[in-house]
Amino acid sequence: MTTTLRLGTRGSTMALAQARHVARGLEAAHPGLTVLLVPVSTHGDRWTGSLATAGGKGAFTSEIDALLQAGDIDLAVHCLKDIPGDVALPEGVHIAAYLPRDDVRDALLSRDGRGLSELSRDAVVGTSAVRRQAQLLRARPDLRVKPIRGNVDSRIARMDAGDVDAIVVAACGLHRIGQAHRITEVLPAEIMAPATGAGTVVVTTRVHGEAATLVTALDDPDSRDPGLAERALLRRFGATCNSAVSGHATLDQNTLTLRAAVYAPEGDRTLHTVVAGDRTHAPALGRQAAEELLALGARKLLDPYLR
Ligand SMILES: NCc1[nH]cc(CCC(=O)O)c1CC(=O)O
Repeated sequence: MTTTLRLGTRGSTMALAQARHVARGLEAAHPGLTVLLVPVSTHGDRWTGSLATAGGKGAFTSEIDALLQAGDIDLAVHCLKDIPGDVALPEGVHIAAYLPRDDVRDALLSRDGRGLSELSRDAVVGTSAVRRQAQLLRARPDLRVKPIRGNVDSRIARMDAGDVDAIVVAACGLHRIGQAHRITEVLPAEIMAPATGAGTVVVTTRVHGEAATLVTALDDPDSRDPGLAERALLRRFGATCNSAVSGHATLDQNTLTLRAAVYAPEGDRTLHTVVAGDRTHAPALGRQAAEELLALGARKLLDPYLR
């Protein structure tokens, strides 16, 4: 085989690490294949304002998937977590592979090495994710949460510079960029339930064509089925980047269990549900969990105008 595929990637340390990992995996699976990394700068990367005004979470992924649709690149690598539940992939583009799932948990990094329960009263924790804010305040109502944006490297730099006392970021993201040694405490999912799609890297391609076929070599059904359940949950809510929703599906042989919750931003109200069923019904289980949360009043917590 003497095929060359163009992989479009953002320039952040994490995006590049994920892109290289996928390129190496594909080249190992298909001898003779060359994967070229094509740097792409997105509107979301250049925007320094709030994520909500930049077009939400999808600002990073949808521009790259548009290049895929136009034929400018052949594949793209995303964090499943960054693909919003309310925006479908562009026509003719699909997720061709779900990579084996990494650690789904969030990690606390603190300046003085204290864990969540030991942080001093009124300590300032940097995060822009309402899901993280709500759960931090639920565990420690005395803490103050300060919005912090930018890639993970720059958030660590801002903590080191004293802007905040601690930050909460994805544990797997720190591993991918070689910063796992900075972790003070990996937060248990019972304290900080993960985002839908956390820890899962996916590869998008055009639906038809050589790239779609070659990329299936990287697909892991044990990652795909939980991913499908979690995405269906988020999509039913029409959730946006600023939604305080967690969803985490696990497999025990063919049984898929999905734990999901919706939080009030101040951490003073939480709605939970757990659903389980056969893994072949993953999307239906995601929708069922969403329906149960909506029946409990989730819409009121999710919509700032109803709260
Ligand atoms: N929104 C940025 C983002 N998107 C995915 C991850 C982590 C990696 C993953 O879960 O696959 C991160 C960083 C973070 O949340 O700390």
